[in-house]
Amino acid sequence: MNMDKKVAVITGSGQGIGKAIAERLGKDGFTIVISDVNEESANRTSIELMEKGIESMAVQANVSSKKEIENLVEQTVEQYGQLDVFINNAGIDQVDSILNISEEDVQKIFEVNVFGTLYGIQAAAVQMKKQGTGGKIINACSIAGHRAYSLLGAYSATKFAVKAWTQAAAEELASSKITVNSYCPGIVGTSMWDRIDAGMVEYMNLEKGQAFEQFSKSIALGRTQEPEDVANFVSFLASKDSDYMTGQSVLIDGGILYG
Ligand SMILES: NC(=O)C1=CN([C@@H]2O[C@H](COP(=O)(O)OP(=O)(O)OC[C@H]3O[C@@H](n4cnc5c(N)ncnc54)[C@H](O)[C@@H]3O)[C@@H](O)[C@H]2O)C=CC1
Ligand SMILES: CC(=O)C(C)=O
Repeated sequence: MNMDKKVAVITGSGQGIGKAIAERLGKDGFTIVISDVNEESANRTSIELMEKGIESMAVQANVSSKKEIENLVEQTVEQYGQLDVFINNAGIDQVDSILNISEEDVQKIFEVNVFGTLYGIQAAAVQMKKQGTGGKIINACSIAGHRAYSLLGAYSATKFAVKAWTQAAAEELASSKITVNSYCPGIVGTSMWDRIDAGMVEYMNLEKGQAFEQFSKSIALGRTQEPEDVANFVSFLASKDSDYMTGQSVLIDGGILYG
C-alpha cells in the first residue's frame, strides 16, 4: 500500500460512466474503490483495473442504505488509510408520464438518486473532516438537473435535488476545505439509455432506438457522448486544478443546453 497515493471511491462503478471514471482516475494515479449494488460487476471491474496496474478493491453497497454507505467508507479507510475523493455516481432512470407515476416508483428513484447522494455526501464528509485533509465530493447530475424532460419527470426531479445537495453541501463544507461539485452529462450511450429508449418508444409508438436518435439530434457537436467524455471532466473535478471551484453543477453534454 502506498499512503502517498490519493484514494477515490466511485459508487455505481461496475459499468457505464462510473467504470470509465474509475479507469480514468486510476490512470491519473488514484487508488480506486469500485462500489456497486451489483457485486459481480464490481468485482469484475476491480480485477480489470488491477490487471492494468491500478491499485483497487471492490465493495458491494446499495447507495440507498445509509449503513452500507458508511460501511463503504469504513472499509476504504481500513484498507487504504484515507479517503480523498468520493463520487456519488450511482443512479437509476425511470420513464413515465406525470399522471401515471406511482408512489412506489417515485419512492424507489428518490431512495437511490436523492437519498443515496445525501448518504454519500454525509459519510464522505464525516471521514474527510476527521482526517482534516479536505477532500472532493463529486455528484452525478444531468442535463435533466438543468431542465426537466417529459416522461423523465421523476428522474429530472431527482437530478434537480442533486444540484440542491451540491450547492448546500458546498457552502456547509467549504470551511473544512471540502469541495462539492457535480457533472451533468447529456446523452451517453450506456445501458441507462437502452432502458430510457425502450420506455420512451413504448409511450410514443416509435421503433427501437428512435427515442435515443431523436434526443441525440439536439447535440451541437454532432455525436452522442461516450462515458470517457464524462470521465475526462471528472478527472479535472478530482484534481488539484479544481481546488477553487465548489457548488457547481457543470454541463458536459456536447452542446445541448447552455447556461
Ligand atoms: N447515461 C446517460 O445518458 C446519463 C447518465 N447520467 C447519470 O450518470 C450516472 C451513471 O449512469 P450510467 O452509467 O449511464 O448508468 P448505468 O445504468 O449504465 O450504470 C449505473 C450503475 O449504477 C449501479 N447502481 C444502480 N443502482 C444502485 C444502487 N442503489 N446502489 C449502488 N449502485 C447502483 C448499477 O448496478 C450500474 O452499475 C447516473 O447517476 C445517471 O443518472 C446523467 C446524465 C446522462
Ligand atoms: C439519462 C439522462 O440523464 C438524460 C437526460 O439523458
